Amino acid sequence: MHKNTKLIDAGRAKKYTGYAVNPHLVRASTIVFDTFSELKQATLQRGNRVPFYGRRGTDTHFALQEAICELEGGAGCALYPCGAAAVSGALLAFLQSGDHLLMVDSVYEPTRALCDKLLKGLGIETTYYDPQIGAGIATLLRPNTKAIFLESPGSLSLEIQDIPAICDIARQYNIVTILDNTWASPILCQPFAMGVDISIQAATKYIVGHSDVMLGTASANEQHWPRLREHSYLMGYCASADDAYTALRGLRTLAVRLQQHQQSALTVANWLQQRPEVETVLHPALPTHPGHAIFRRDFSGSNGLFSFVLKQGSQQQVEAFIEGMAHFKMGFSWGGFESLITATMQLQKLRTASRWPYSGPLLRLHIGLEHVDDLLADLTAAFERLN
Ligand SMILES: Cc1ncc(COP(=O)(O)O)c(CNNC(=O)CNC(=O)c2ccccc2[N+](=O)[O-])c1O
Repeated sequence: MHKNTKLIDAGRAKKYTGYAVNPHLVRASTIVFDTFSELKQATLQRGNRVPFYGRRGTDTHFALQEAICELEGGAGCALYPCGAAAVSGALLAFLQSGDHLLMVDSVYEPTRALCDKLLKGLGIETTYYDPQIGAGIATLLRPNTKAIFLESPGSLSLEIQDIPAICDIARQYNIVTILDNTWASPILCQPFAMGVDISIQAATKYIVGHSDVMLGTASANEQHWPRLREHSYLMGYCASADDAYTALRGLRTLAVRLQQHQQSALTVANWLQQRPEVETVLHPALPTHPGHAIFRRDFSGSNGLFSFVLKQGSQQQVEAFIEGMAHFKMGFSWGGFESLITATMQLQKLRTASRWPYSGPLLRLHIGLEHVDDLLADLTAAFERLN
């Protein structure tokens, strides 16, 4: 079945929809039972998407969990209140005091802060690694290395990692691989087919697709699902039925939204490459991207998120570039229908294990569903403000 059809069918088993098209919206804390036999059966099956107590989920949550598993290829999916909680939940499920974590240097900044502040305080040591390291990660392994975290492409600098190469090394040493797969959404790559053990989605982004829900998912393969499920339950992680329902709704249009995001983003990326003010455009679907060959091997498409680097620009010039925008608004997220822009003046300061080769300001764009001509006109006027 084509992935676009899977997006329409996933999570819509009749047990969840009844006579309706969409899964029921079941809000519940207490689940009630008529007989001890029912109570016993639900207790035995409470971790297997059988209604038992609100914290374990209702049919609405189960429908979303089944859908994410079907789309990414996981054996089980846990829900979290946001993507950052899915990241912390997945890491803490597989790490304990005295363990060593390998973390990609291009990781989403709050994940870096989690490692440097919270995990460090728990006695978990983090070593950051170059996103381009590939199989060379073997040189960084220690006897107490228990997890390797990947984020590909990096959500700010867009480096592509050789996920299969790193997973092959990890498997030889029984090290858990955890991929923040938010950029790809559940359909632009197959994390478990590439050898990943845990796949994370900030559903806040493209899955929901309308910038109005905070939600995270972490999915695991058969081997690691029992531990992830147990940890997320013991930590009390859960999400609202309303947010699960909204994420299910988002899945139905994900493919057509991504198609439009991709098309407009490539138009803008190619246009930016012609601008004399631009040093480089960081979009993995461009042949000039250093990770383009791996991108073509591992991904089936791209989305609206990419960055570009200016040859030069002061803080004041960058502020003038951005503040006059009609459509690109500053906002700390992406994956919705709207266009966004963020600026990072010195990316090198966010890196500790790899040299960032550019000195100019990095501007990250999320290309929304506005007509691309209006977005190009917005950017044209912005470059005029820059000069
Ligand atoms: C890959 C990835 N993984 C997890 C999360 C967290 O999801 P949540 O927002 O649902 O908790 C996110 C959330 N993303 N949010 C952003 O990218 C917002 N942008 C920034 O934080 C930002 C903006 C400008 C400069 C630097 C950064 N930065 O990411 O460090 C993510 O991108």
